[in-house]
Amino acid sequence: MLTNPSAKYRPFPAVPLADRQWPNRIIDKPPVWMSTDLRDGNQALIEPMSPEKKLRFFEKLVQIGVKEIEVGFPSASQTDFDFVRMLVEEKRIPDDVTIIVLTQAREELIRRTVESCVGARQAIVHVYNSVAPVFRRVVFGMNQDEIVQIAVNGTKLIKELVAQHPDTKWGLEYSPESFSTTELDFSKRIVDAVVDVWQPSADNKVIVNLPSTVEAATPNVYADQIEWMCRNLNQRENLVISVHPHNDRGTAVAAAELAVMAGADRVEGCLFGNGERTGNVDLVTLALNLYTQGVHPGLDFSDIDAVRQLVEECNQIPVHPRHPYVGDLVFTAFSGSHQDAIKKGFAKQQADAIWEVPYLPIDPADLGRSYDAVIRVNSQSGKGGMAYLLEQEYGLELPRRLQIEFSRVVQKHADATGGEVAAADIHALFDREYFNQENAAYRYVSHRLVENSEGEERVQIDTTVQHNRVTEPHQGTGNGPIDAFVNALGLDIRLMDYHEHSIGSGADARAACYVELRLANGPTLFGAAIDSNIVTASFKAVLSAVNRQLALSAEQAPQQAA
Ligand SMILES: CC(=O)SCCNC(=O)CCNC(=O)[C@H](O)C(C)(C)COP(=O)(O)OP(=O)(O)OC[C@H]1O[C@@H](n2cnc3c(N)ncnc32)[C@H](O)[C@@H]1OP(=O)(O)O
Ligand SMILES: CC(C)C(=O)C(=O)O
Repeated sequence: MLTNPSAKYRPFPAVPLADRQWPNRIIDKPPVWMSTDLRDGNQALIEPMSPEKKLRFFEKLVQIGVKEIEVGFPSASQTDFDFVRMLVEEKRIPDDVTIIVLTQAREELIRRTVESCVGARQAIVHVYNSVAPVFRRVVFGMNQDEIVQIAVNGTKLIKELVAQHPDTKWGLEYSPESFSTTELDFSKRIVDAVVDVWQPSADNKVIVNLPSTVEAATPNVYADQIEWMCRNLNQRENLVISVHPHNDRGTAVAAAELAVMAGADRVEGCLFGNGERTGNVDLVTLALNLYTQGVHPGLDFSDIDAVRQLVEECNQIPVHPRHPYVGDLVFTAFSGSHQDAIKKGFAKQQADAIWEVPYLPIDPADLGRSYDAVIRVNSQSGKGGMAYLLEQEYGLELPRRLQIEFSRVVQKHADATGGEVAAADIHALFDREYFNQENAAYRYVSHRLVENSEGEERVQIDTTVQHNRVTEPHQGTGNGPIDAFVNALGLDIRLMDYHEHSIGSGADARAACYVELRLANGPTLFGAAIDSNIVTASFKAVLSAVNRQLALSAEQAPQQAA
């Protein structure tokens, strides 16, 4: 019998907060960032990090500018304990960085946790217990009062133990684990009880971390929950409200952003979203989202590829090619209209102006990424993409109608090969089609412009060309060198358009010429050539176009005969 699996689940109730304020707010400053890569991230790895990897990760976090780093769960293993001791004893923690250590609210674990930090300049003991109904019922078998007692007793013990080590500036972080699936009034009750024990002040605030341990609702619900807590908790002025979103529904970034709008001061997460199950919220995406709103996140991702490389090595999990801001393909456009818009955007973008390149939410250069991969060509691409690559890589600025003409050549090749067409392939196609034509009927050999007699307006030319491998001298006159050359050839040529530009500068500069012409009753076609002499380049371009016309007629002749 068919059953309906969705009947196993129930809808998440809305939060009764009719006058919610967060939807009208914008984020105009970054939250405090807390990296839990070395704890929540590490505990979710198939193979937890070695101390050496943990240290490299820690140093990278410091370099990025993260000031609060959760370095482990010291009571869980000797490795974690030793790692914290190493950081402390080898004085590897910069003065402006605070380490955080996580513990369950259990006496032995708390003792060991505090012990791990002794001697640190500053440290935050992060204690948690799960508070949601299913945990109370299934995991702990306790009622609300007993659950509150676990948190209160744990906090009392931490307070007592840290008092024995006054050389360290101690802080407390309390997490009612599974907060987002807990009744709000019970979360308030347990947090108030912990805060009451700790007795924070404006100078020594308690961090109240409100996790969505398992993301279970839409991000607006989480924002409502955070706003509700911010409004209802006692001593709000002495609390740092922190959020710790997981990504089970794929909306952790949105949840964190809305939570900050709702009043959260601090966000815990991992680089590129590592962490339990679908991961913790991705701190990189959050930070760079801020960047794109004109708010500096206070973190340095100016060499994002180096950060990714380190994270991939330490986590042994690859970052997805479509991962926001960092994935291999996220600044790449294959499709024609995107390429066209990006190319136009780059051309208009001024160095210091507001970033307005279509389809690129951020300047890849700000992340240390090059523009090389922005445009890549395959069968989905149009003229803009291949024109961009020819310009960027080879300095060729094709006129618009030539772009259209040549894109058919590229398209044919892309359809035939089915894969990507690299810039070098495009250039090879262009070279074969326009510059070094196989079996060309005409080839330029030389020319001499005859000195004008004074007052004479027409130009005279003596030129030599090869026609079907036979060297032929020609003479002609015209109202300019190209006209004279065309007349000298004695062919029925009508010049339609002409473009030129230089490639490079100084002694190495060369001229690129593009000529559009019609031969007899044929279609208008382009020719192109490059030469160190601009006049020579233009003559070669004329012959390039003529050769293409002749090749086309030869190709069409048998078809017409048939
Ligand atoms: C949402 C999070 O990510 S929280 C962090 C999770 N991280 C980890 O679990 C990794 C580190 N933890 C560990 O390595 C181990 O759990 C240890 C070493 C800390 C403890 O090991 P053990 O004592 O052998 O086992 P375990 O964690 O299963 O203990 C469960 C007991 O602790 C109790 N408990 C669980 N969490 C808490 C808590 N936060 N506070 C108080 N008691 C707790 C449980 O009710 C259970 O009690 P019971 O034995 O009376 O039924
Ligand atoms: C310990 C807490 C903050 C946690 O990791 C979670 O709830 O996911």
